[in-house]
Amino acid sequence: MNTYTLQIGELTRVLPIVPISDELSIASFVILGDTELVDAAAQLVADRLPPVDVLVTAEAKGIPFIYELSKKLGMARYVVARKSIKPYMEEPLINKVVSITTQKEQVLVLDKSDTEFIKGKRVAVVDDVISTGESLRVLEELVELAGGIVTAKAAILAEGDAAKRDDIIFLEALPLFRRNR
Ligand SMILES: O=P(O)(O)OC[C@H]1O[C@H](OP(=O)(O)OP(=O)(O)O)[C@H](O)[C@@H]1O
Ligand SMILES: Nc1ncnc2[nH]cnc12
Repeated sequence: MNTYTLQIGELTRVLPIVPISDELSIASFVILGDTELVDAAAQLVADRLPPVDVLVTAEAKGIPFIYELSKKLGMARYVVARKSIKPYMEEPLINKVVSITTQKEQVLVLDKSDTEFIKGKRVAVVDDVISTGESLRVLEELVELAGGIVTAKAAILAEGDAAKRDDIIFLEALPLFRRNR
């Protein structure tokens, strides 16, 4: 299997390169379960973030990262936009997104208690990877709809053209791989 070797701080990870379409492969970066990497990356991102009041991410792979980041920053609470509307949600705030890996429309949803928590606050929108930037854009829109002020955008990795962006904080660039057919 083709692999891509990634270095984050002192840690090295060998990522499998997997096809996601006829034209494109990605180096699969799945932080779920990798406590050591999440811990190290959260500290490095925490060191670079400007002062904010609230952290917001999207489920699923953003969750371990935001949890650890909130602990590093001494924040007692964080906000997760869900990818489906749950029956226990009150007045859900909904936006739609297509990410590079999912390739079909998904919803991102904030519960009322989260929108109330965000209102009027400085928000950092965070994720594990920013690729097309669609997930980030839709999260930003949700935060703004909730009355929050997006003050920072941060991820562990910026993939493909996202690494050229100067409006996001990230630790490392991750290439995309064109498939030879
Ligand atoms: O910049 P984009 O092209 O939007 O891609 C980045 C998004 O894709 C991944 O999530 P994914 O859709 O794989 O969902 P998951 O975290 O639920 O696995 C990743 O966690 C980001 O949220
Ligand atoms: N390289 C990658 N690995 C896993 N999920 C991703 N989402 C966007 N890019 C990704």
